[in-house]
Amino acid sequence: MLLSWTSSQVRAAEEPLLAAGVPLMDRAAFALATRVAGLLRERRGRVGGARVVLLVGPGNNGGDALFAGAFLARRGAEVVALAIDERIHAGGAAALVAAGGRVVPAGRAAAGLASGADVVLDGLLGIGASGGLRGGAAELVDALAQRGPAGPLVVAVDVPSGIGIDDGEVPGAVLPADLTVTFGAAKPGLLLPPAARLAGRVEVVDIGLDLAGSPSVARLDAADVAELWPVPPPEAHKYTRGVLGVVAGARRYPGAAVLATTAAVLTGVGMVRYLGDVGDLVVARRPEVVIGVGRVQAWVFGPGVSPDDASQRRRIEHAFEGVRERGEPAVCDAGALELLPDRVGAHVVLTPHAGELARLLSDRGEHVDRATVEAEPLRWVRLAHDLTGATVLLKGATTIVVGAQGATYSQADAPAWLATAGAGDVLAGLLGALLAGRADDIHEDPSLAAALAAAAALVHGRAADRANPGGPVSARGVAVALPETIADLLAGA
Ligand SMILES: NC(=O)C1=CN([C@@H]2O[C@H](COP(=O)(O)OP(=O)(O)OC[C@H]3O[C@@H](n4cnc5c(N)ncnc54)[C@H](O)[C@@H]3O)[C@@H](O)[C@H]2O)[C@@H](O)CC1
Ligand SMILES: Nc1ncnc2c1ncn2[C@@H]1O[C@H](COP(=O)(O)OP(=O)(O)O)[C@@H](O)[C@H]1O
Ligand SMILES: [K+]
Repeated sequence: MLLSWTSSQVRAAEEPLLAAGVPLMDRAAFALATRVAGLLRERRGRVGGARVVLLVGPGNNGGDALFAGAFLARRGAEVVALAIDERIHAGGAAALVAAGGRVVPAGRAAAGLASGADVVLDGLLGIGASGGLRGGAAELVDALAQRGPAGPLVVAVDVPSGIGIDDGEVPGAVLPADLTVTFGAAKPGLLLPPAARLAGRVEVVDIGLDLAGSPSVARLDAADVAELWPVPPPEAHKYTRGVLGVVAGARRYPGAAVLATTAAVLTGVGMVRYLGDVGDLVVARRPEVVIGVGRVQAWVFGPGVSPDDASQRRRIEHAFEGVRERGEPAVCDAGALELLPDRVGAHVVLTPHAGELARLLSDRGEHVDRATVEAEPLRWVRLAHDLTGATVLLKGATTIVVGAQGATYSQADAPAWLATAGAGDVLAGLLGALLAGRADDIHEDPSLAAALAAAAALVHGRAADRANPGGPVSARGVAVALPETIADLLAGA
């Protein structure tokens, strides 16, 4: 699991170490220099003679870049520091000069100098940033961005300068990095869109911080998902494994019912019951599915259901009573989002895309549109959780989940090929099966619903990759790839 910590949490962890004289900056700069030297060797065989440009801001982030530059200069690199501000880290500047590097004010020629380098270290701003880059730093980054893609490698020092460290916002110009070397712990902005895509590969360097309190945003990996998975014990029978009720599809959108039930069956669940008007079609495609009402452990509501569909609407409203009275976990997707009661518990997982989340919030008096949600997704997902009480999973290139007790996840496991009609129906069925399999545990600890939602996003993305690595996928193809994807995860492959 990759955990991230806010800037104030990181600062609090640094404080006692700094007071005790622990050389945190030396550790950070040495690790940074080692990574950069590795990149230079990969790219050009050796460090000696490499042209390294440091973009140096006024704080300790610039200090890290300067000390790393000094290490590289001692290894024979030609290092130039472009100082954006009159204030720069004095010790770092002295170390660089003593190692044979140069410090120059970033003037008109700065962008040209930087774009001719083998590698640029972005040490303009770190966790001390307030708002986006301003003044000379913003102008330099803009000028560099205009020079096109075939430029130097960019390594961000701690974070790409100018991103929202704690919320992943991108308020202004940011130099996209190939690699971010981050110190002590990942920061939330490195995991959250829209900033996350500017960070490139993220490497966390251990500088000995002891982080307290809950992490801000987590990212599950395959081993975490394997641990969460409801693997049937030897004595299992279909009812102990969980029964999932699916209210999906309509004469107008029959495919959603087929996709959601198919995904649920292939994810592995004791039984799938289908409620709706296209049962014949569902059974023709998925003979395992049982038609009609009966006891269930969890629900999927909404794929392919339009809010004006009176019969499906009645079924969902009725099923929501069980969700309220008996605490059955539920996935509330697509058309069912408009039928959500005012307040529910975190055992209900909403799965909107950005447009649906904007509508859900607007219906509750927060007038936002899709673009606003996409610019600050964590903020709006948190608000939707606060307003409804539900666990909220926002679909997109990066999937964000917020649930009970502040549980927050960001998953980026899917190829863009997954952005195809019906993929959301597959996610709903997959997540429903997981909720059914762990319904009792969710009852005990509703924050588990958020972890399972994140796990579903990971499996969904991996199944898309497996369905056709590097190429287009259909939603049905993603569902069909689920059993082998899950088996591989459980085997630790
Ligand atoms: N405290 C330490 O000893 C350590 C700090 N580390 C590094 O230090 C960084 C944090 O250093 P600082 O706290 O000095 O903060 P920064 O280096 O992020 O810089 C903050 C300074 O930049 C200016 N500033 C803030 N927002 C600005 C904006 N939008 N545009 C232009 N200027 C702006 C302010 O004057 C502020 O003094 C970390 O990100 C990390 O790279 C690491 O070396 C680990 C140890
Ligand atoms: N650019 C992208 N990269 C990766 N996955 C994406 C991207 N865009 C969307 N997705 C995923 O594809 C799925 C699309 O779901 P959704 O929008 O509900 O489609 P539908 O309603 O047609 O089923 C979601 O799981 C979403 O996270
Ligand atoms: K930086």
